[in-house]
Amino acid sequence: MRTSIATVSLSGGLTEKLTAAARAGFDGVEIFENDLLASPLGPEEIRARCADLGLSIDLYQPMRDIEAVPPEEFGRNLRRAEHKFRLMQRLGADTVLVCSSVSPLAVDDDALAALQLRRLAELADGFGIRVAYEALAWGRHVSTYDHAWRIVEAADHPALGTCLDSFHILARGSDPKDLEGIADIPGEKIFFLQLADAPLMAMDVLQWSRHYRCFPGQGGFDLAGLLGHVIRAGYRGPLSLEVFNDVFRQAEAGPTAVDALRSLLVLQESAGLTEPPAPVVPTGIAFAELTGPDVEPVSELLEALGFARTARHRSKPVDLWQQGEARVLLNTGPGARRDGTRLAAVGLESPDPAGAARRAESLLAPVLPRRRAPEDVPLDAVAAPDGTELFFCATGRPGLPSWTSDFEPVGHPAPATGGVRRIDHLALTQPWHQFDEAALFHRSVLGLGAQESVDVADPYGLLRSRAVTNADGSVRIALGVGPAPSADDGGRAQHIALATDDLVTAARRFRAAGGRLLTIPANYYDDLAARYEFADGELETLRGLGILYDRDAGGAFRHCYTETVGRVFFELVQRDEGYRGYGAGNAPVRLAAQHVRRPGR
Ligand SMILES: O=C(O)c1ccc(O)c(O)c1
Ligand SMILES: [Mg+2]
Repeated sequence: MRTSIATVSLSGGLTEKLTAAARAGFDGVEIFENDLLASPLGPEEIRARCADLGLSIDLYQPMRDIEAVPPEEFGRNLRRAEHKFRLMQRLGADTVLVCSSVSPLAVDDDALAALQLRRLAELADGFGIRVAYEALAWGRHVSTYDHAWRIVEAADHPALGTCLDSFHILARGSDPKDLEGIADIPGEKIFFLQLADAPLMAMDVLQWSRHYRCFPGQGGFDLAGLLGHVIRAGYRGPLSLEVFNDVFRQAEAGPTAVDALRSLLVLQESAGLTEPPAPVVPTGIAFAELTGPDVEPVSELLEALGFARTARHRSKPVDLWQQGEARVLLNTGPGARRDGTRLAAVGLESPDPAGAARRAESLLAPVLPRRRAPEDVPLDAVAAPDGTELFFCATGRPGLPSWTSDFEPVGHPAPATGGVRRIDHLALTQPWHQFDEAALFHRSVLGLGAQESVDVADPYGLLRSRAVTNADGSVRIALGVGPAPSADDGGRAQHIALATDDLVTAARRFRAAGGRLLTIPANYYDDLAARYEFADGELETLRGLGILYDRDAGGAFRHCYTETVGRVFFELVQRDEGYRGYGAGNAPVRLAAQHVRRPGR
């Protein structure tokens, strides 16, 4: 179906918004009146700009407080409308949105509302314009889609139809049965469909709508179900995003527009309207790649953790460090940025690397060159929204090129383990404005399942964290986002969590090898003693090593942290089979301890 986006959903001036929408690949836009009023471009210039960009102007909006008012007031409203219709003619827009009145002058009289909307439609018709009447969830007398439709039906004018807005419909929490009536509206009378999701929150609906709308798939509404009803009604107009969101208002318009279009592609797939290449769910983490100009401190850390440098890339300054199935690449090549060691790439073990890349490309993920150098094994790779490179790869599997073929052994065998077995999870800090986008990307592009988002208190702000995982937990990625950047943090750290079967032994070995574990305050252990019963001496052992402890219905979780080098640190974890979490309850203590380690805290 055609795709469209309201200019209010993107940051910047009108020109920037239009450019971003067109570049992302939208077919059209809804022009918000405020964006037009503030634009230095006249209506004809905006029209020409849209035409140049290949965008249709699908809707002009909003017109407010029109209907069910006393005659003198309605006379003034018609005069105002006529002005706007002339403007729309210059703009080349043929549909106007009228939202249900919130005016104290409006009366509860459907017959009057219908009569006045009919008069408005007659006037619009003379200009070749159609009027789409939308129920705002907080409308004074009309607040539901079916009420708005009854008035449109009663008004009975070909230039009057309804606009359905998923937010207003779903925010009222109505019984899914009530939505079935949508399919009974004649499709040609649904003039427009606006789509927005929102996180499920108990709050005033107007505030919720104006600040927290998000793109489909990023919130808690069943938009695929709603879209199904609208399609059954026979609607064939554009799918248009109308998202009022405090974060998107500030974020760069270009990436937001791509994120927005991806959400519509995923929605159409969920509603059974399209069949993009199926997701290829990764089956493990093949490697994590760290880059930095000086990887000496990380090398020391890895060595203390029991890793050995087993191989070196044939043509590039990249070392492979290994222990059990855990593999870490250290790259000092030209990609290394001066701001210190960071996690730049992740190798995802994929049953069908080429299929995974096709899926990613169909959902607008930037595809990276298959070979980084001519002599390299070809590898399918895409960039995640935060720029992390994701390699879809095979590790020594028959019939598929193995990324390990690019590496030559350096003579140190991988240690016979007893310590680290594999990578338990990766914690990837997202840019502050890309949290919802990142979750949708990892779910839709990689086919991972998203867990609930949790809030974690940091001494200097609140962090949100949301894990995406495959079914058996062999791929776990904790997506996190902190407060807006401040001068002191330079982007929060990312970390690699390493799974061990015996954390106490692993932690002791790390210390004996000269590694330093993060110090956890005594108060934490006093609290643990109050919350859980431990075997004799265990709590003292945890306290002595700085090991944190958590438990859920599935079992226990023990974990401890190394110091941070550059923007990266390691976590050692011992996870009972059934434990699903990441120790989020302990994160405030860990974050505070990490701040203490910085000078001056
Ligand atoms: O919040 C509003 O006022 C508003 C305006 C126009 C819309 O289409 C809408 O859904 C909400
Ligand atoms: Mg709307």
